[in-house]
Amino acid sequence: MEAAACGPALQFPPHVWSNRNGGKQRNNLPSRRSNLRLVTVRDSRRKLGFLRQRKPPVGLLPTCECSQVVPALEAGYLRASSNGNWLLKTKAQEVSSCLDGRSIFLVGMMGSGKTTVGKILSEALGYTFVDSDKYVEQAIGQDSVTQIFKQRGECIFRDYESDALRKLSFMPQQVVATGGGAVVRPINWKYIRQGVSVFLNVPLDALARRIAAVGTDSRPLLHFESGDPYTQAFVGLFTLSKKRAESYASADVTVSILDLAANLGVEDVLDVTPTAIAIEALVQIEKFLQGNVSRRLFP
Ligand SMILES: Nc1ncnc2c1ncn2[C@@H]1O[C@H](COP(=O)(O)OP(=O)(O)OP(=O)(O)O)[C@@H](O)[C@H]1O
Ligand SMILES: O=C(O)C1=C[C@@H](O)[C@@H](O)[C@H](O)C1
Repeated sequence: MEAAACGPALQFPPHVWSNRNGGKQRNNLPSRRSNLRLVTVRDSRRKLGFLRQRKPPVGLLPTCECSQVVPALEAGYLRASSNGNWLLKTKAQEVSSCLDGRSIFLVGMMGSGKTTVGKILSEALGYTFVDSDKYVEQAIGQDSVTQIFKQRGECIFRDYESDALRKLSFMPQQVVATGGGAVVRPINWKYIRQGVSVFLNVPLDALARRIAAVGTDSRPLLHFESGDPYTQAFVGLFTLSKKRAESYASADVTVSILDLAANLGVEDVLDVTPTAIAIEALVQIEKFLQGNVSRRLFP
């Protein structure tokens, strides 16, 4: 059954999304043409359909109240709203009932924003935020992942990481930022699948730029002897992503920051704000859950 049929796409004002490009023109109400570019769900039905409330097919949504935002959308209220946090909170309230206590596991390459977006999501949902890297640091009793890699080796780190995910998988109402490489061990998916998994898909060039800006010292798998920080980061990320692409793609939900930027008319993907990404994640989680009501883990 198509989940998209039962929930509206949430529409956002441009200044909610953009870090740098939210200039004068974007702070006005968007033109009709630019409105269409802002829609977050990319399918052929989105053009005008998102403004209309659709009735869910009978039996598809026994528990979720997923259409409460629609009257506000129809009134044009959301388009005029300048408050990204308000949108986030509103969407989080809706998605809460669909989530029914299930945790969210964010997966993605290092630097993709799992921690940043995870904190925002957890606050909006009233969930606890857990950074799995920090969890491992505490479990091992060392200050940083870099130190653990140096002194104990990657294999020990991965063992602790699996143990962390196993323990976290028993706990409801958490947003977990997993380590970038957590997806590689199949056993970890058993744990991650106890909640809803969300892949933050950020283009490698953007990741490399972001990581190069702070240096690769804190990223043991990207720290090489030669090359400028951007090249080190890009080459390392490229190699890792080839091995991981398939695993990331098996997440329940993918948030493509490239698509999001394109839909919003934001030129540089790095200018899409964490709040915008969090809202988009909620929209996609809601769609996923609407199609998977039988997979309830916390009845
Ligand atoms: N949408 C965003 N806009 C601006 N800066 C961002 C955004 N997302 C992340 N950042 C910045 O990028 C850096 C990396 O982000 P973050 O730590 O959230 O990534 P991560 O996926 O948790 O990385 P890791 O797996 O290595 O822990 C941080 O400095 C953060 O402030
Ligand atoms: O992508 C990876 O393999 C890693 C990402 C970080 O979150 C840390 O878990 C560690 O640096 C390894």
